[in-house]
Amino acid sequence: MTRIHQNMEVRDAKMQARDVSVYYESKRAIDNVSIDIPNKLVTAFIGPSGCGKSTFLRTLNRMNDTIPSARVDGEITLDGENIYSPKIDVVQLRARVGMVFQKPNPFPKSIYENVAYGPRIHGFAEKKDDMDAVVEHSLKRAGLWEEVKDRLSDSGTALSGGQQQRLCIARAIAVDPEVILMDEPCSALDPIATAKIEELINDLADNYAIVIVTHSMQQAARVSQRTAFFHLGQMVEYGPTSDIFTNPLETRTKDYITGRYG
Ligand SMILES: Nc1ncnc2c1ncn2[C@@H]1O[C@H](COP(=O)(O)OP(=O)(O)OP(=O)(O)O)[C@@H](O)[C@H]1O
Repeated sequence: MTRIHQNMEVRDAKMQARDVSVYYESKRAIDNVSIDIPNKLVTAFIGPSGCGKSTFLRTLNRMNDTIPSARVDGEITLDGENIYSPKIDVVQLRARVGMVFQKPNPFPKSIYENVAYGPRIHGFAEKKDDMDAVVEHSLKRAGLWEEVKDRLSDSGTALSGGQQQRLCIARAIAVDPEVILMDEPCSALDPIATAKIEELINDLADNYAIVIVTHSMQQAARVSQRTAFFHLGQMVEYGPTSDIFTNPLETRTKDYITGRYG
């Protein structure tokens, strides 16, 4: 059973998970999780290593489909529509629910092509001028334009780690997503690059629902308005970030945030 803090402002739920369990073969990694992901806010998933945060995050855009042993039970909706329905086109879903990974993973192509690739395969921006505009807009939204505008044909992999992560964010933005999932997006970055990404997350929340997995409680406190604490595959507690950190309802949450374990 998840303890839910009551004093949450009511918000549109962009995504809803109901009774979601995830198995790897017969091992249950997520046990009956239900949560609403609000629009235009940042939701943080925290909890000790191996508690299932990434596994649950991946259910939100069906990245678990790529793991043959993984099976998802329960229901997850995006704007009320079941994303596991056979009618759903998974490529379209992953454009609507984009993902940024722990390790920046630009394609071995130019900066321009990294951003243009998604819009091209989705058939947006057929003319060169339109594509140029999408690339510029996405790089500006990701806070990278000024640093790369004079070298768009250089390889994306030649950028610094923090720039590569912003390039990956620009790539996600370019296909006009509604939700952005971030799996420990700063874990490979130094403090300055981390601060830039955190600032960017704050800006992006004006337009998207954002979900971030993080090991840093300071980061969860800085960037999110909602926090869910996971432990051993269960979502133990969910509520406004400030309440989770100052007034946790469960001993397990309190022990984790005070550094007693994890
Ligand atoms: N591809 C996989 N095959 C089998 N088991 C897996 C797989 N991925 C994760 N698991 C198991 O599922 C459980 C949850 O793992 P998951 O990576 O989701 O946790 P996490 O909370 O994100 O951990 P971390 O913070 O260390 O990244 C763990 O017991 C892990 O070993």
